[in-house]
Amino acid sequence: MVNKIEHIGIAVKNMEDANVLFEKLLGVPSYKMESVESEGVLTSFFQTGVNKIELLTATNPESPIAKFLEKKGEGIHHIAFDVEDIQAEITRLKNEGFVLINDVPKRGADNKLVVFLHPKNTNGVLVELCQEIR
Ligand SMILES: CC[C@H](C(=O)O)C(=O)SCCNC(=O)CCNC(=O)[C@H](O)C(C)(C)COP(=O)(O)OP(=O)(O)OC[C@H]1O[C@@H](n2cnc3c(N)ncnc32)[C@H](O)[C@@H]1OP(=O)(O)O
Ligand SMILES: [Co+2]
Repeated sequence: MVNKIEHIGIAVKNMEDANVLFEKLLGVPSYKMESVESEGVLTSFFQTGVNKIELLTATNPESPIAKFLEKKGEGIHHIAFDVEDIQAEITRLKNEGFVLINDVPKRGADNKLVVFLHPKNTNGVLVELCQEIR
């Protein structure tokens, strides 16, 4: 079962400018910046109440974020959901016919294991599942 929204991922061109803008917008500073080499991204996290925003910028031209920015420009990139047991969710969603981009969980940012579902089977929304690494 999928729990709460873990974060909303937003692709940005310039992380420094985006951090300043989101701190003004949300009234709180970024609580963490973290590079995820395997994804070719630099992330910056904001939390207001239970809501988390993940700003993402590309750290190499092969990054999915670089391609997204090139093709679609800045904007909402993905919705991430929190799950208790990512392996169980992989099995359940596969049985439901969803297409997983990676069906082996990989290490994401903010101490999570993550998988992604292809937007072609989720009404055009890139969905990420996140399990806290305990
Ligand atoms: C893990 C670290 C961090 C975390 O939270 O811990 C992150 O969230 S990292 C986030 C960056 N990583 C990823 O996004 C990994 C999963 N994404 C992918 O594997 C690709 O981006 C993929 C497969 C979604 C698209 O890659 P592709 O090379 O196929 O790009 P195209 O431009 O050819 O897209 C094909 C098709 O998909 C549509 N598309 C692409 N990106 C998105 C998106 N973010 N949301 C919705 N739709 C998307 C694109 O428009 C194309 O559709 P079409 O109708 O064919 O034009
Ligand atoms: Co994410």
